[in-house]
Amino acid sequence: MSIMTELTQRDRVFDFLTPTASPVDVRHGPILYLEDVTVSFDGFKAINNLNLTIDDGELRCIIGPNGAGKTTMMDIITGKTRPDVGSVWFGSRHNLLTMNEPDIASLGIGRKFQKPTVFEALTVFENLELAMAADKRVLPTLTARMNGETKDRIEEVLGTIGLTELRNREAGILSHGQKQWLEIGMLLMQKPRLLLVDEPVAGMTEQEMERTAELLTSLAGKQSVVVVEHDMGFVRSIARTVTVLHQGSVLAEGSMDQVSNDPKVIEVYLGEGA
Ligand SMILES: Nc1ncnc2c1ncn2[C@@H]1O[C@H](COP(=O)(O)OP(=O)(O)OP(=O)(O)O)[C@@H](O)[C@H]1O
Repeated sequence: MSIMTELTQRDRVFDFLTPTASPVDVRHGPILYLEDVTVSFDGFKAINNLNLTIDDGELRCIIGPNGAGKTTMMDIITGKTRPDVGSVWFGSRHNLLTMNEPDIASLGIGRKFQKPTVFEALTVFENLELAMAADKRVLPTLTARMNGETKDRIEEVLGTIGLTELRNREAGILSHGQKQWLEIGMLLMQKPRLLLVDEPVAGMTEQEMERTAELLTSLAGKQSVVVVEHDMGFVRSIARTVTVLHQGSVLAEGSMDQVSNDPKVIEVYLGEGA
């Protein structure tokens, strides 16, 4: 085999770049599995015997009043917070409670925080390029072929997030909504299996909210998406299955109509004046 042929067989030549973790196995069950998870802060149970499963490719909305444990739940999945007891599995192979934050991220769990953190002085394109370079599994500039792959991926993501026309503009001039989409795009560059998205539409205009709904629903299927959101109109527009958290546990789960007609849910929301 010629050196050139070998060089273009990335998997063979760059074995050291191949993720060390085995692939996520969802053949026999969900992509994310939390069982009997509890975490206390100074004796207060922020998460209390939580059970939650997310299927591969699912779009799940998580709602719940302030302090219900939504952020803490995301922190547990990403390895930022360790539960006192319980199990957290990614597919059937990866016990997330034995892994640190970077390893969990490199398994393909991406998290979008509420505030956008794009690099304002760089262009939209450069932000996406940087997100690719940040992926330790890919060493950029190795071959022209890899650069081509990166470019193709950036083009694809630009299309997905609707920013193709703004590719050469500095991220700093983007609207709030466009920055949020760019940051979602930066996560997509690394082809995540599961995206955790925290309050994506806070501060957005109606039109931006509609486009965000289209974006998130278009992502589902290709990856699993978990959206934590307070805006009920938005949740209704994207919801398939909705999980209601309350006092660190699942209070109700089902379609938006099912949960919003559930007397327990009505009581919790009316109880806080919502
Ligand atoms: N590090 C911590 N130390 C002490 N208490 C904490 C800590 N993190 C969270 N809590 C408490 O745990 C509870 C759950 O908080 P969490 O932020 O997960 O709720 P949430 O559902 O995300 O709320 P919100 O909708 O307001 O963001 C709250 O009562 C909070 O004060």
